[in-house]
Formats: sequence, C-alpha cells, structure tokens
Amino acid sequence: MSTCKIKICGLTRIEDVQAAAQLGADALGFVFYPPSPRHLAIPQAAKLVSALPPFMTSVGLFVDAEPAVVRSVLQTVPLDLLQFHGDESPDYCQQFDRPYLKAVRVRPGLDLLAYAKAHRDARGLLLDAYVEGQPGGTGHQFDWQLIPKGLPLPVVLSGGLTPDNVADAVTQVKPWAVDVSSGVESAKGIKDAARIAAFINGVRNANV
Ligand SMILES: O=C(O)c1ccccc1NCC(=O)[C@H](O)[C@H](O)COP(=O)(O)O
Repeated sequence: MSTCKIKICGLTRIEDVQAAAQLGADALGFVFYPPSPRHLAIPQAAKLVSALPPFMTSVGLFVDAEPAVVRSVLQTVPLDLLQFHGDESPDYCQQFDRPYLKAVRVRPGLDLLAYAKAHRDARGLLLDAYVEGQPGGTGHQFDWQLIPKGLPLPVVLSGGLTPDNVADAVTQVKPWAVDVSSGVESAKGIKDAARIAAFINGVRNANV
C-alpha cells in the first residue's frame, strides 16, 4: 500500500471540499487565477478553506500574480501553503514568508535539476504538463521519463492524472505526492466524489 500524499486541486464547492476530506485527501488546492474556470473570489475561498478539518492542508494557487494580490488573499484566507504556477523567480516566491510549492511544466530540454536547485527553498516541486498558453489544469499528461533521478526536492506529480493511470504513475515515479484536477471532475471546477474515491484507491493500491 502506498502512503503517497494526495492533493485535489481546483475545488469551488463546499460539498466537494467535504467529500474530498472524508475520502482521505491530504491537501486541497484553491485557484486564484481569474482566467481559470476554477478561479475563486476571496469570500468564496475563505468559506471553503474554513470548512477544512484539522490536519488537512489548504493550498492557494497563483500564476504570476502581483504580490499585492497574493497579500490580499492571505489577509482573509488562511492558506497553509502557496503554489506558484507561473514563471515566478525564487525571490518572488520567498517574499511572502509562507511555505510554497513551485510548479514547473515539464518538456524536453528543460533542465529540471538546475530548476530544482534554483528553487531550493520551495517545500516541493510540482511537475505538470506543458501545454502552450495554458498554465495548468489541462488534463494533459507529460512523459514521466523526463523526470531525472535525484531531484533535491520532494516531487508532487501532476498533469493528466486520473483514477485509471494514477497507480501506474505512483509505481513508476514514486513521487512524494500526486495532484489532480480534471481527472476527478464531471465539469470544470465540479468534482465528482466517485472519481475522487477511485483516484484515492488507485494511489493506495499502487505497487511501491
Ligand atoms: O486548475 C486550474 O484551472 C489551473 C489554472 C492555471 C494554473 C494552474 C491550475 N491548476 C493547477 C493544478 O495544481 C492542477 O491540479 C494541475 O495543473 C493538474 O491539472 P490536471 O491535469 O487537470 O489534473
């Protein structure tokens, strides 16, 4: 049985927060990126985050946001962890004095070891698929063979994971955690409890 951690991203409804918590997710992601169909206004996000039970991590996701925007979210929404999903520099990421994940969209030619070393203050590296013009939440998978051995940060594997492929992903990549959005949805931003349950089962049944 795998003890890989599980983050479900892009929740917009209280019932989905409650279902993900009851089914055993470790972390939930909330999107603060206005072009995304999963984007949350601050009051809505505050309501969702305050419904989290103890010991469950709330993650706020930003894409090249103005620092003032991140600060204004942090004033009202009690986020445990930030996730920077754009081209943010290490200096940018560190300025909020909050633990953070750095997301990177993996494609051939990218030196992931150098990238991880540059972002060594991150709590982990979230590896996502590269899709032109779409920073994340695409439902696309990338080639896991592009992940080098010996990355100096915990890996959060993401990008096109589903209940059907997540056991293979965990078995092959052995990440610290997996992250999913589209693969557990019935429509963008609307999570499906049966798919979340099947996803979590897939992680737990991985052969590691
Ligand atoms: O979810 C979004 O709409 C989104 C928009 C812009 C940047 C990032 C976004 N999501 C980030 C996530 O952590 C997703 O879970 C990750 O990209 C994987 O998504 P998916 O392939 O749909 O599972």
